[in-house]
Amino acid sequence: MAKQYPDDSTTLHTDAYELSMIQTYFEKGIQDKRAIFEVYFRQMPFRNGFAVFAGLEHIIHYIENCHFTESDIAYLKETEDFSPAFLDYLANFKFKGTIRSAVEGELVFNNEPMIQVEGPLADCQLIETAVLNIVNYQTLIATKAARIRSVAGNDGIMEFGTRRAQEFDAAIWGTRAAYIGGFDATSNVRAGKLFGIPISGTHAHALVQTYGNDYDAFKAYAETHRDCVFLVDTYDTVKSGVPSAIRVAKEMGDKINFQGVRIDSGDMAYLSKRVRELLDEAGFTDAKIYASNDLDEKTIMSLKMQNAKIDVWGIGTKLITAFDQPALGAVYKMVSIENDQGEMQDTIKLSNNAEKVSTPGRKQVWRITKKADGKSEGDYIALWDEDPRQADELYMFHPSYTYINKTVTAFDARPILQPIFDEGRLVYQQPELKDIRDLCQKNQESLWPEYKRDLNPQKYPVDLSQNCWDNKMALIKSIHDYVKTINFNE
Ligand SMILES: Nc1ncnc2c1ncn2[C@@H]1O[C@H](COP(=O)(O)OP(=O)(O)OP(=O)(O)O)[C@@H](O)[C@H]1O
Ligand SMILES: O=P(O)(O)OC[C@H]1O[C@H](OP(=O)(O)OP(=O)(O)O)[C@H](O)[C@@H]1O
Ligand SMILES: O=C(O)c1cccnc1
Repeated sequence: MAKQYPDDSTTLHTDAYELSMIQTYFEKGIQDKRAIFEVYFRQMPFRNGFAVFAGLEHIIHYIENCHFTESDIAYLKETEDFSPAFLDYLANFKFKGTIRSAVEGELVFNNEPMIQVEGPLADCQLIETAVLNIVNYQTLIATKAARIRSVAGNDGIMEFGTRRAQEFDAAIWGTRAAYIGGFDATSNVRAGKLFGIPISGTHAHALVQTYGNDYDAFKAYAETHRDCVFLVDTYDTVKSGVPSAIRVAKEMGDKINFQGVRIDSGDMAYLSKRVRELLDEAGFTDAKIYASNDLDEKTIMSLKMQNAKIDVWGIGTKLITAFDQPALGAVYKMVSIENDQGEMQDTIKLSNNAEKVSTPGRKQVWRITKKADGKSEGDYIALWDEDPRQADELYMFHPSYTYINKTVTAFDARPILQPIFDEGRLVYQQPELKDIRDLCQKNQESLWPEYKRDLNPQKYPVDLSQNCWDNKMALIKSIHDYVKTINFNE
């Protein structure tokens, strides 16, 4: 049996190749060369018009604990892949990088940096895997949640996904991301404890099965709780479930707060209308109808079009597993590296696939809004030393189809990447989770409705500054020129 180690660190939550590369940097004495990496994704998730950035809280936890424990080093030694000197270096390692990032709840778009990591090459390389792991998942779920919020309008939406999530961490961080994206509550009690997300829930079919009939089950529940939502579809929603709920609510009167009933199967348009009639006829016009069962933004939209009388939606599987797009595909690319003369030199990754060509140089993303109405004109990716706030007008052009362009005047420019760590020191104070959620809603107000519709939204402009574009083209040309000179047969 393999030797057992305590699970006392997340620093080895990285791909082996990161450590292999760092060993090379270390043995060659270049581990402290300055480097800059940026994180971005290439395609909008769910074909949505915007994505909601989430994951920073977990990244902060991870970075603050980014050092190797004795058991990490003992394990690495056992693999026999690493030299003793390198293991000594790792034993004394502490993350010293500078991280700038979009804040949680910020709207982000494809092909723009949402995180920038600058610092010693080894430090930047080590954290690639964990940073991507965190951000890829949480940004995906926050975006899915925002889509669901947009179709649900002001209805209540509750996160029910823990049982279907890809294991513990996904349930916990996923429900936090869902809350950021606009969910009201979670059924996961631990997430309530850890993050202060409101917890909420009804009861399962097992309660009714335990008593063998709806009435006895609801009565028992009502005698042991104040707030009551009865699940009415265990046997027959219209003939037994709802009449039993009404009878219990009448018998208990003010002793309970009869909040409503939940439907979890069947034709929810038809059933919700019938249930509404029954509740209203009995005088329970304030009682709400909850629905669950494989819901997502598409079924919710369809049910709304059918005038389903549903007030609160419980959503699990399709949210927490990002059912229709299980990966965001964010990448971590080097954009600048110190050369042998000690100067920073921008670097690029070329590809035959135009989409995979990286944009070199340390950059800032500026959100450009019109002063008059606060609405977004697009994002403007500029080199770090450029400041569009100094300009009176801004020439914005599509980075591939450059004939699509516009000149923007009377604008505000807001930098998206904010300082989080400065040379290993945390300099950012996370807002309250509730405020992050509010910020996410507020950010969406700056987008025109065309970018927010669920189906086939307009593509939001993400443009490069002239300098950034020129820098990219010059680097592409210099690499092409270099490749032409290569001749291994000489
Ligand atoms: N009127 C409706 N319009 C569109 N979709 C609906 C409507 N009513 C229910 N649905 C959805 O159709 C799907 C029905 O799935 P399924 O057939 O598995 O449910 P069920 O048989 O009623 O319940 P279960 O199998 O969970 O007991 C669910 O995703 C549900 O949310
Ligand atoms: O459908 P989701 O969006 O994933 O929401 C969570 C589901 O979890 C519960 O079902 P349960 O595990 O009892 O199984 P069920 O499908 O038989 O109702 C609940 O009744 C929901 O249907
Ligand atoms: O509280 C509920 O109704 C609930 C919780 C988790 C999953 N399904 C339903």
